[in-house]
Amino acid sequence: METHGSQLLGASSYKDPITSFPLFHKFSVYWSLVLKELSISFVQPPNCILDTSSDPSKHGGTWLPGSVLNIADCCLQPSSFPNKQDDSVAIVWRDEGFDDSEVNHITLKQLRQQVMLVANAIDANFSKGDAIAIDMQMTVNAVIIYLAIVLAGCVVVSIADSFAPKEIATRLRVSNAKGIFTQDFISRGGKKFPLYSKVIEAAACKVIVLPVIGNDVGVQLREHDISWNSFLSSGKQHRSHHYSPFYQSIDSVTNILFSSGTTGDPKAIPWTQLSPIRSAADGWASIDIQPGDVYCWPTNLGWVMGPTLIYSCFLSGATIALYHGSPLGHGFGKFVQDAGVTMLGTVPSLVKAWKSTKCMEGLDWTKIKTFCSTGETSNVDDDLWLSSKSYYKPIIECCGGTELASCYIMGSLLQPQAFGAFSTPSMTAGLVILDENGVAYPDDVPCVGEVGLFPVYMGATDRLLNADHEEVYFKGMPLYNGKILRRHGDIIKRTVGGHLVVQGRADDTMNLGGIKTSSVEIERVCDRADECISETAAISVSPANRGPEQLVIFVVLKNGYNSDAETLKKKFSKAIQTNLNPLFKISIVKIVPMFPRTASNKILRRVLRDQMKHELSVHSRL
Ligand SMILES: Nc1ncnc2c1ncn2[C@@H]1O[C@H](COP(=O)(O)OP(=O)(O)OP(=O)(O)O)[C@@H](O)[C@H]1O
Repeated sequence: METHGSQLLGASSYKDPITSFPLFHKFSVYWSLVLKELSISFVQPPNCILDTSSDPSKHGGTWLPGSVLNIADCCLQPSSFPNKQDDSVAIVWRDEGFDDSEVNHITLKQLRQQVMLVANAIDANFSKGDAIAIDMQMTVNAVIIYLAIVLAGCVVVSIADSFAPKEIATRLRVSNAKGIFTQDFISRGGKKFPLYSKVIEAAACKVIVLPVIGNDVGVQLREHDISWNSFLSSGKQHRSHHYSPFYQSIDSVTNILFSSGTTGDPKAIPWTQLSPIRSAADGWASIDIQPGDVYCWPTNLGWVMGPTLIYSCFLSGATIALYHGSPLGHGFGKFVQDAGVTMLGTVPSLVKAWKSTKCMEGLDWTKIKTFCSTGETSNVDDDLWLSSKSYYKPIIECCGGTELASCYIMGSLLQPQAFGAFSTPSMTAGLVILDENGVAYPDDVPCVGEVGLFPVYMGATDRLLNADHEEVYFKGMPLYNGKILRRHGDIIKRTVGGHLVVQGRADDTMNLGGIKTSSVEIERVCDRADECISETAAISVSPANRGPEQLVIFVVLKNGYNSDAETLKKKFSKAIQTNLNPLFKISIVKIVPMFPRTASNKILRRVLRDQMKHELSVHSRL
């Protein structure tokens, strides 16, 4: 805004980046500026930024039509703006258990050479366009393999390393993967867990196996599987170490990701070359990722944050920080300190664990300029603790979707922030909050309802591999300004001050005594009702013999604390009555050791609901 604001918005309208933020948000030539801010180079430039007329079946429009590039190549080439040179540090990392050793690093040039070597080996073993899976920890080698697959014109199939064989098999089948990269073992929290043996239960295709530690694979391989070293040798046989990137049109698929499946079956989501540009642009605009930053976000390539982290760093010129191990202990925190992390991303369950185990005590995290949080609604007390670790630096809350390749709502460093809340739709994203009849509330009133996204959305999917895209995201949605809105399924609240708060999924909404409410709203109040509570999950069930929905609260107690359901029921009732609504009556409180969660750690309220329905129906038959 400082560079272009007065020219683009007019000298009389533009004031400064903070005052003019809302005006700039409405402004429409954003993308042509961002393409210059990120290190994106086309071998064939786009005919225009957005074409909304040639293909009316695409509600989201056709973006950057006619352009040709290789997005991995954009990550790997040096550039003067943003400033990333061959000797810039691309990745810093440390293996768990080596907490007192120097942090390792690799420069951009070394990274490019490694990626080219692997791309040559991919050419020797696969064909252009093949889908190739990665099921391993997010290590330096995983990042190299990811970029090499994309550089070589193949498609990455991202599978999180925590999945069971059945889940791996489904993902390989849906994507028709021709091979899979994995590790012999996973090392986490000082323990070794088998990974290759899980993968071969699921995969008939060729498996390329990396050793978790050292040079040699620690398991016996099947005949058609190969070790990482043998695989690399097939790349070394290539005459030169150089590799010519495979340039493709902007809408070519480079990655197949899967949503976490909190509300239904995981969806197989294709990422084109637009998706990385979108996700990197959000990080650049809202988190202010720049050359010189060291960005750490413990995650996996199987979650949208994995590829997002890669592209956010390499397209903005920042350094990725990777810890090869568990993010739950002191070792991770020491890495954050020693690597000089300037941006630390988290999910709420991680912060809760760090705070309750006190494992980060004694560390210096003060190089951190910005924290980020995503995945689930964060807890304001935990956020306060996190922020205090670096002189109360802001926490940028990010909420999006794998299929949007972005966050549709975010925090911004140019606006006042509040814990657990969002201050703006992300740049160029537009939304309305719908009332029960699907009518949009005006933009400036406090309200709660399901969000409807403006359909023209740079980087959002226009297809799914295992479901009908039109049906999932558009069917049954209302029109707004003559265009059908895009479904996202979240319930959001606009507060009096204009901040946005996510109140969970529309599927988790309950009707208590005729009043619609969300699980998250009730959990916020119950979480604070007593010291012994670690977390709560609220659901409602309709009794088998009909009648009003019954409110059930599941509780996980903090380690070392004791309580009973009756006492907690009284405390919750009082807290709900004073803070929320005296008409909400709790039917059942259940103390459980832990909650069912998706592999990415989101609470599966639908599973709790099914369990409770089952229990109640057994009771009613008795
Ligand atoms: N910061 C956040 N605060 C609150 N909720 C969040 C936040 N970040 C993500 N979420 C939730 O996660 C959802 C996106 O997750 P993801 O793309 O994995 O899909 P999913 O909803 O888990 O899976 P499925 O669509 O298969 O049910 C968001 O729509 C929102 O409900």
